[in-house]
Amino acid sequence: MPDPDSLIEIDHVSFGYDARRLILNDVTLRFPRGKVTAILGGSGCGKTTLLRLIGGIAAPNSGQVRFDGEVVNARDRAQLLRLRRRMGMLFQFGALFTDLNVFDNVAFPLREHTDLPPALVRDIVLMKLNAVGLRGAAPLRISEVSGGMARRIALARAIALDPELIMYDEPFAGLDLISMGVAANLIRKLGDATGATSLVVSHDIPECMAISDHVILMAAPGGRIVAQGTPAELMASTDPEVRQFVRGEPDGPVKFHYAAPPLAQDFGVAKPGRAA
Ligand SMILES: Nc1ncnc2c1ncn2[C@@H]1O[C@H](COP(=O)(O)OP(=O)(O)OP(=O)(O)O)[C@@H](O)[C@H]1O
Repeated sequence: MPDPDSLIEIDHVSFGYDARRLILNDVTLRFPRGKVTAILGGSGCGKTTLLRLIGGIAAPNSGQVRFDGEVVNARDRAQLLRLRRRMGMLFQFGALFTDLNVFDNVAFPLREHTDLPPALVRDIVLMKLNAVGLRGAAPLRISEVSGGMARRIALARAIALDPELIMYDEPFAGLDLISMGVAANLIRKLGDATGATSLVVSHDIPECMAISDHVILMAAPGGRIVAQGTPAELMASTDPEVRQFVRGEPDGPVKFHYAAPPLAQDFGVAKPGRAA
């Protein structure tokens, strides 16, 4: 049954890039409408994969991904085009077009997907650039902008068509502390101003805790949901796995080492008293 309070519903989704390993194993999640949800979890636990399934870039092996009650079908090109117009995706390496200036980068989706007259395109582009604080940068070439600015321009482009869902993959990666704070505030502000549902995949826990309404903590294998709740609930959790993660403690149930054969075996070191 579709849940009207959730824009995105993940229902018993299993997915693997190959048959040998499931990245997501029977994952069920809800992303509340109009809220900022942070998806946290160790490297490789399947956070980006989850965003790819929502965007229809990959299809689940089993289970359903629903967007506004509609099952996302990665094989239905027409549906994907229609649904993607309602989604803004800001992927980590979502490159800007370097042969276009800032203005034309933001105008690109409007020119591509709408028949709006040039004067209206201009107003929308300047409005979106204004929302990310870069209206004055409209005439600049992409080679003239900093990494943090490029990120904001990509965001202005992602929101050009007024998406109902904005997905951010690692929006703070590689930013200095000030740019990180600016980016975090921007995510919150845009969500509030547009009413869009925001999903943020990130390793930057303090930023996520500061701007999210809802936090989901995932872990490998299988994209297991360790915990979810408000930032305050997660911060107050007494579960050792949650505590280790949200406090960034080096020791705890989450192991530093990826599963490996014993050291002695890999380095050919014989135990005393045994033949090599
Ligand atoms: N295109 C791909 N083909 C094969 N395996 C992939 C592909 N993309 C990701 N994987 C594997 O799937 C697993 C989950 O990757 P994913 O990028 O979803 O994790 P993540 O939680 O976003 O990690 P990180 O925080 O490091 O970005 C990883 O083990 C990764 O190596």
